[in-house]
Amino acid sequence: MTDVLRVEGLSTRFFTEQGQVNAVEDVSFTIESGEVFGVVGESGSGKSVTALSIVDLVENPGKVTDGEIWYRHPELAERAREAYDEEAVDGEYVDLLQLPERERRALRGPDFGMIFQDPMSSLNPSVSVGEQIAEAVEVQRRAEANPRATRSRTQGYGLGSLFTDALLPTKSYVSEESRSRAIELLDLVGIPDPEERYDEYPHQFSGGMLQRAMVAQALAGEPDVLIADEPTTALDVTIQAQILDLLSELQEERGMSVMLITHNLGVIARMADRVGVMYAGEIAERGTLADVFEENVHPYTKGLLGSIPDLDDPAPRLNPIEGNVPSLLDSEMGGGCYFADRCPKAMEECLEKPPEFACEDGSDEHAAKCYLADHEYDEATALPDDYFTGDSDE
Ligand SMILES: Nc1ncnc2c1ncn2[C@@H]1O[C@H](COP(=O)(O)OP(=O)(O)OP(=O)(O)O)[C@@H](O)[C@H]1O
Ligand code: NI
Repeated sequence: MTDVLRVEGLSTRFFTEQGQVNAVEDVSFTIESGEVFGVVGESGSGKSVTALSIVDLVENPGKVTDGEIWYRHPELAERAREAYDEEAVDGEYVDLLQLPERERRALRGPDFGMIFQDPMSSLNPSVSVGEQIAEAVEVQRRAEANPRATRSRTQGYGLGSLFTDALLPTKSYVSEESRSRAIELLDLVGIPDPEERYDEYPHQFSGGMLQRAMVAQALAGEPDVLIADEPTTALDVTIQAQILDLLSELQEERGMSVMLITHNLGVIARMADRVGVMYAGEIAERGTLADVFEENVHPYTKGLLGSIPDLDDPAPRLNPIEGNVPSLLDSEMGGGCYFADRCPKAMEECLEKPPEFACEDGSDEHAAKCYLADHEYDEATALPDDYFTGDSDE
C-alpha cells in the first residue's frame, strides 16, 4: 500500500501566559491511500491539534515546533524541488512543514477536505448552503487550472477568517457548471430536493442535514484526504449511523483516505482500518483495528476499551478510566510515563523515564508507548495502589 501521509515526530505547542503547553508531542503515524485511519483518545489528548497541524490551521499562540509531514503529491513535489529547498522533497512526497503558507492554504479543499463537529463553525450563516458548496467546487476548478488559486469566501470559515470574510462582498460569482455540480453533491449526500435546498441558508437545515451539507462541501474539492474531526458527535444516534455509512460509501467509491477523529470507540470499530490511540499529546498505541482491539498492550488502550460505548449508547462520552488527564504544561509534566498515576499496572520503572515505542513482536506497525510493550509485568516493582493518592491505612 502507498502511504498518502507520513507524520513523523510532530510536536505542536501553545505558548500561553501560563507557560508552554505540549499539546502534541513527538507524534508519528502514517495514513495509507484509501484507508480510514482512526484517532481516538480522551478529551484534551491532542487529536484535534494533530489534525489542525496537518492542515496548517493551528491558532495562535500555537505553533508546530518539530517534525515532518510528508504528503504524497507528485506534481507539487516536482515543483517544490525547483522552487523550495530540496530537503522539502522526498521522491513523490513533500514535507508540508517546509512549504510556504500560501502553498499550504491552497491544499485545503482540493487535497485536504475537512469536516468538523459543528457545521455552523464551517458554514457561513449568511450565504446559502448550495452556494457555499458551489464555491468549494469553484476553488477546486481553479486549483486544477492554477495551483496557486485563491480561496473562497467560505473556505475555512470560523477558523480565523471571520474578519476577512466580513469584508468580502456577499454576492458571489458561481458558474452554472459549479452550481449544477453542487446540486449533484447535495443529492449525493442524501439531501432531498437538492435543487430547492440549494438556496436555503444554514439555519434552515436540521443538524443532520447540515452535517451532510458539510460532507458535500468537503467532497466538492475532491480531496485525497478527508479529515473528519468528531463528524457525528453532535448528532443523535440514528443520524450518526447514517452519516458514518455515507462517509464509508463515499470513501470506498472515491478511494479517499480518511483521518477520523472521535471519542467513540464504537465509531472506530465500525469505520477504521488502522488506529492511533492518543493520550496526553502522544500516540499511546497504534496498529490495525485488530491490534488495538484484540492485541492491545497499553493499559490506557485497555482502559478505554473497558466500556466500549457503542453507537446505540446514549452517553458515548463516558470516561471509563479513573483519574484525570495530566496537565500538558511543560513545567508540570513529570519525567516518567504520563499515564503512570492512572495505570493499574504501574511499576517503579514507569516513573524513571518516558517509555519508548515498542512492541513485543518487534513490529513497528503495532507499537505502544509503554514499558509493558517489551517487558514483563513484575509484581515486585509494582507501585502500591495508594502511591499517587498518598492515602494510607492510618
Ligand atoms: N488555543 C489553545 N491554547 C492553549 N492550549 C491549547 C489550545 N488549543 C488546544 N490546547 C491544548 O492542547 C491540548 C489538546 O487539545 P485538542 O483540542 O487537540 O484535544 P482533543 O483530543 O481534540 O480533545 P477533544 O476530544 O475534547 O476535542 C489541550 O489539552 C489543551 O491543553
Ligand atoms: Ni478535538
